[in-house]
Amino acid sequence: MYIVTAQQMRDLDQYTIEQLGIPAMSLMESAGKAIAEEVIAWCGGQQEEQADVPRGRALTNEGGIRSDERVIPDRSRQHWLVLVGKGNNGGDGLVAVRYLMDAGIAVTLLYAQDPQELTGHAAAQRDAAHRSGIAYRVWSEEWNLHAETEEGNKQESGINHTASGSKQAEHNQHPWSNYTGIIDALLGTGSKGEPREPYASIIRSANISGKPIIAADIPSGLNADTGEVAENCIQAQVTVCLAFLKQGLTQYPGATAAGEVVVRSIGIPRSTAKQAGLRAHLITDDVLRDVLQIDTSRARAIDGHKGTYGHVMVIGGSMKMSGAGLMASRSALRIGSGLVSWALPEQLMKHMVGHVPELMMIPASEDPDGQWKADTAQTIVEQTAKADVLAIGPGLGRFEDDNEWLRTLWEETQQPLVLDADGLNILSEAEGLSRWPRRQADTVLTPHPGEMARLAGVSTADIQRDRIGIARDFASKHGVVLVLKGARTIVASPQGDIFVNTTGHPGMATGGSGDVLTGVISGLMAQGLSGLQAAAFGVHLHGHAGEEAARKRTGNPASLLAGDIIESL
Ligand SMILES: NC(=O)C1=CN([C@@H]2O[C@H](COP(=O)(O)OP(=O)(O)OC[C@H]3O[C@@H](n4cnc5c(N)ncnc54)[C@H](OP(=O)(O)O)[C@@H]3O)[C@@H](O)[C@H]2O)[C@H](O)CC1
Ligand SMILES: [K+]
Repeated sequence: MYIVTAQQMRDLDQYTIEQLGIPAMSLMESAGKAIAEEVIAWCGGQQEEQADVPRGRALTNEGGIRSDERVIPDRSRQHWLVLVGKGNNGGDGLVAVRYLMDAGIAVTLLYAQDPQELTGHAAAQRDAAHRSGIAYRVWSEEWNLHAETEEGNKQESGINHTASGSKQAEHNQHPWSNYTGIIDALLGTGSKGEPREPYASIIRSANISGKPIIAADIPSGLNADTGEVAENCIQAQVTVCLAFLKQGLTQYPGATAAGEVVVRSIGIPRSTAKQAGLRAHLITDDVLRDVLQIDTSRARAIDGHKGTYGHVMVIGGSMKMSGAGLMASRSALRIGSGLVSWALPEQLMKHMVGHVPELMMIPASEDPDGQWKADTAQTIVEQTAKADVLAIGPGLGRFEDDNEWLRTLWEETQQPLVLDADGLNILSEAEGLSRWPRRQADTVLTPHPGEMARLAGVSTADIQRDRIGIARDFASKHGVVLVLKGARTIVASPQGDIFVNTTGHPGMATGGSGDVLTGVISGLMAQGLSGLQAAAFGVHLHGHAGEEAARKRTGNPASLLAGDIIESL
């Protein structure tokens, strides 16, 4: 599934209108119809849930005649308020009301501004809606709902709200209380910055009203590119995203504001995205197979042997963080590497013997405290000759002259490399990406937001503000595959590709999850996948394994341990 920025969406829109000759009005018609259909489906689903009626009765089928009239019991009780902005997002809402009315659902328009201020296609849709007899109101102070805060109470004019009962009564009599649900067609991809007044007040009141909200294209107040949310941003139950998935809906906190996201075609051919050279995708089975050309079945050759499936060498682990190296190594085995070696401090090795019998261990540092030493670099380089992929960093720790140690491995090994944890911290401190020569083999960096902040020389908040943009720029600039971890992990390639992962579970926010991912990605690379393929497939499988492991911890998914993820790979 393609992911687009607001500008890319505008370009595709323009291409469709100007080059393909599909009129803008018909795109808007399709958009509004799709929104109405999702509202109708949502109403149906809600009522079925309440009545405990099985789902799936979307189409009536009477006497062999099929119709898209939905079966919504008690449709007459539905009354939706449609919030209309002055741009084309408002135009979509104005189309939707006609279809809702036709489906027997009562609708009222609430314009943010004087409807005469609408122009172009939105103005034409306004006229059609008004001529169809749809009731409308224009925003005024009487619609303002204030949060139940001191500030809110102060702002409320002439009413004493000291008792919570009177506040509740006021809410019940308020104009918002007449409606069963709200369609947010205030602002779409054309909005810039924080919503201005009266948009901000409308958004705040819609949220406070407690009514279910279905957003047209994006929730108003969301940055369509970054996923940042304005102080006043619609909190939707469902977002009906039009034509292509907007980037900001894939990243938090935008993903929370959007609720369930439904991407609906509006007549812009999917092929236009490919022709336009768009390179951002949500990771789905189709994308893994068709875009990344991965055999997701992971079928083994009948005549394969351990040499067929590659050899990973994990370089890491220290006395204080022994488990990290062990988990990365075990994950590399579990994901199917033919062989896995673990280079670790000699003192640590005697404690690790027998933990994973399938693992080969290479004593690397003779430090009595079980730490790494810089003078091991050359020996490690020689040892790596037999490995197909290197994974450096899990549990490594920091040590004297570690910059020089990593630089030797970085420059003198020719294999693909996965760099994680303290491997990344050393790289940041040494400014290795700008000072050291670029590696020829695939190099995958797997930072969490804090490590990414150090690599990019900015704050963690800066990273989280625009994860996709930062990942894309960084991977292109430094010629690496970047895996920016966190909910909705991003994989970015040196060529500017973006892949966003949706699998995973909050329970995976636990020590060792990252080490497992390092093992998974390096293990997939050992089996012949490129750095980009392994990173995208790896984050997908890792997330699935986390979901599976959480399901098994039925009593308490928060009890999930990284080791459980390995067992579910
Ligand atoms: N191909 C498609 O996907 C189609 C999408 N459609 C829908 O159109 C919108 C995009 O429409 P557009 O008119 O470009 O923009 P908006 O409706 O989002 O809003 C633009 C108006 O809002 C004003 N504005 C901008 N920022 C703010 C703000 N922070 N606060 C208040 N108002 C704001 C702006 O006015 P200015 O005076 O500031 O210029 C604009 O008037 C897309 O999201 C889809 O829903 C089409 O219907 C079909 C094709
Ligand atoms: K909207």
